[in-house]
Amino acid sequence: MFTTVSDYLSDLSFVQKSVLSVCLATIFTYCCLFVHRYYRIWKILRPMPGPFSRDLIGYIPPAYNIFCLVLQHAYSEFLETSTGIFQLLNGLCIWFHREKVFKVFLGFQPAIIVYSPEGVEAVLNHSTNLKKPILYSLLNTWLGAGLLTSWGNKWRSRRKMLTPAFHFRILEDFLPVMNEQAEVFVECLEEKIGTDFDVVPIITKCTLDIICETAMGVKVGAQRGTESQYVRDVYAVGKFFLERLVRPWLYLDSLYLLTEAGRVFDQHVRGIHAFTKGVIRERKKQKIRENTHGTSGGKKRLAFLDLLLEEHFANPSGLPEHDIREEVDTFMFEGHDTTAMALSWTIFLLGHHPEIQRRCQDELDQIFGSEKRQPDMEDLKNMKYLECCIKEALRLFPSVPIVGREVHTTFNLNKYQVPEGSVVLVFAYQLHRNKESFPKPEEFIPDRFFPENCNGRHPFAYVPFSAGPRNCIGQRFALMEEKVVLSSLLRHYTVKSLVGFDSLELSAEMVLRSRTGLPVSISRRTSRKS
Ligand code: HEM
Repeated sequence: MFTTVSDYLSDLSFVQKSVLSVCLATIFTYCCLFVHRYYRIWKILRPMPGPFSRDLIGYIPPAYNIFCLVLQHAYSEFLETSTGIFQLLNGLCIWFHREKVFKVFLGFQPAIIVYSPEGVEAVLNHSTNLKKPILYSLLNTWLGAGLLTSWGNKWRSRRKMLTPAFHFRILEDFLPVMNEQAEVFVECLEEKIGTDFDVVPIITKCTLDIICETAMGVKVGAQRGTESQYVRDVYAVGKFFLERLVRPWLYLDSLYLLTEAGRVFDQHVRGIHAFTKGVIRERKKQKIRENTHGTSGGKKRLAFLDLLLEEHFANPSGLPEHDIREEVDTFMFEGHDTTAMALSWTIFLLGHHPEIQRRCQDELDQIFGSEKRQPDMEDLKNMKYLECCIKEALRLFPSVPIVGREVHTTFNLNKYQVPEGSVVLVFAYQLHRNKESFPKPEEFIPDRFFPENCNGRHPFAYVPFSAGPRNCIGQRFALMEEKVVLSSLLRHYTVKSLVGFDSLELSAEMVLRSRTGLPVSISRRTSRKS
């Protein structure tokens, strides 16, 4: 072999040899830099606890854990569901519960898991470590660089521009859409009386109808079963995203798009983009017509898109059409699955606690009596106990259980240094189960969210919407939507959950789900106070 290589080299011209030397030198330099960087990070992180950071004995518990998990779930199932990964993460959290911070190495990527209020504050309140980890780039094909995935100056200016769109007065304009869709939801449930059904897909259609109409001003009829190709594309893209999430070898876009799955995914993304672009163009034309003729043709329902178009007219290069699409797609993505799971978990928990559900219904009876009217903003404000139930459900089952940040500036976390180049993951699911912040953490106790019972709680002990500069811009919208849908449901029906906590198989996908769904049954409410 050596003769062949040396023969080959001696056949090369001087230029070819020079090019080859430069290439090899570059690869070697990159390898040295990589090893040096990795060693530097590893050295800084050495004092931090972690499963593989001790002497040989320290390897035994995690190795045993992984061995058991692999035995429990066949590898393909393990990948399919990500339930195993979630279990493993929770197991590690219990192991390191004293410090509530530990490191793991995901391949060559050091990741630090944090779940103490002080640690979470240091991460989420950081003013420069605001970039999302590489995993979010899997969404780039669909969302581009919208508010969720962008960073730096683009994110800063976009966040400033979009914040007024979630102002209380603007949200009020979305109430009729939410009320109308909540009514459709209640009507659709009529045929479910006397049956056992999974509440998640039904709720998801409801939140999809709401977000499509509030974000783009378009009715897609997901609940009525007349769903458009757009809705089918959104579902498909979500499914493909999940499959890819647990297959790191498909993370590179250029590779993924070469696979059969990647090509189908791409077709669906194109379908979504074509639809969103079409809606934007149509709405833009309509607005230009209205502005030219000075008429709005009667009061039209407002959509986020209208607010973005106003900004586009005022400053076309600051917010071009392409960027409007990114933001509309981002709202569609962030605004339906998260709220659907938050609603589903609240229903599941109420269905397990008849006395708490009864208290919510009493509160609603006090607000509405026997009137059939839809809730207004004042009514929503008065649903104080229901709000506590929603918050408590988000504590136990946060729709987004993990929030990540890429570290660009080395910073201190408790007594440890977190080096530039690592990734920090805030694990809200375990943070919310901290005994000091929430006594009897596994129990559903909505009263703990009455303002007088929150006094003295660490401000970062509860972060279902994240916190700090990159918190959820849509949280008020989400809370309002949850109150509208849940109050409609509880005014008409009583819910019973059909699976126990012990049989839940949680999986942290894009949102926190139960692998086997959340089966419930409903009965019509008969007596209401007047
Ligand atoms: C219960 C429902 C919701 C929950 C639990 C939730 C939770 C979150 C969380 C934890 C983040 C931070 C993500 C991260 O840093 O990786 C986030 C960001 C975001 N959310 Fe929500 N969300 C909800 C509903 C909504 C709705 C309804 C909308 C829009 C209509 C929305 C729009 C956004 C956007 C645009 C971001 C990115 C903000 C930024 O990076 O500046 N969310 N959400």
